[in-house]
Amino acid sequence: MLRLENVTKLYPTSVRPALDDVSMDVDRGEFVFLIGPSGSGKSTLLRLLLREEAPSSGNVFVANWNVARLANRKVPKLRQRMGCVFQDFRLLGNRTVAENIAFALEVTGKSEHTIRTVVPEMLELVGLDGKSERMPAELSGGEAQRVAIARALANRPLVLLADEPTGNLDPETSDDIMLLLDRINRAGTTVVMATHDRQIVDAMRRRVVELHLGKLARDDARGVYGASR
Ligand SMILES: Nc1ncnc2c1ncn2[C@@H]1O[C@H](COP(=O)(O)OP(=O)(O)OP(=O)(O)O)[C@@H](O)[C@H]1O
Repeated sequence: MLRLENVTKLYPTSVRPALDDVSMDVDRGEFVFLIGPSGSGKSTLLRLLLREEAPSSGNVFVANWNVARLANRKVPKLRQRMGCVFQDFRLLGNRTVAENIAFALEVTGKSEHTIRTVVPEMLELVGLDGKSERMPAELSGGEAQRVAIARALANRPLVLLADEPTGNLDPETSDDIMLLLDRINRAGTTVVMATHDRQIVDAMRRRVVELHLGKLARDDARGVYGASR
């Protein structure tokens, strides 16, 4: 589903590569934690998958797309099939919860009928039915992240990329979000999640890919945050 082949990324302004000869595969349906110290290349890896950046060398594949070689006009199609959530939620502040989710469907050209059907389905999935008319400013952090997850899933993505999705949440709320991501994964969506949260990684016991100074330092099938024992 996702494949990096000997990927190196050197930003024009930096002296060492943000990613250095990284190869990895992610199968359909996997849940992968991407860990490593600040600056180790986690966000860069996610940005390469989205074609927000191009690798300096190596290949990036998402499903059947050769991402690095993809024509610019095809990039929106790729991104439509990738769901993204971030630490800071990135909701549209002047739209309601329902409108935030609907927006993701509008930009991919879905019909009014589909939007009317899918928005309530997504709200129910993330446990926010009843809050559809709230504005983002009226939501707790956990609720805002649920809306972001609902929006990310609305177009049935091939993979959900999550960059520190619990970074702004207290431990209890983080656990709730992880239960939700776990449920979404068990229902079939591939999840790749960059995180610094040791407790979460240790509790979930899923695949752990660790980066260090841009190099792949560890890839454990059912890993913990610290070095494997
Ligand atoms: N746009 C950019 N231009 C130049 N250098 C960059 C750029 N983005 C990231 N870098 C550098 O690339 C390296 C990897 O950064 P990246 O953001 O991928 O790390 P990260 O593991 O996601 O860190 P964090 O956990 O702090 O988010 C760092 O040395 C960073 O300074």
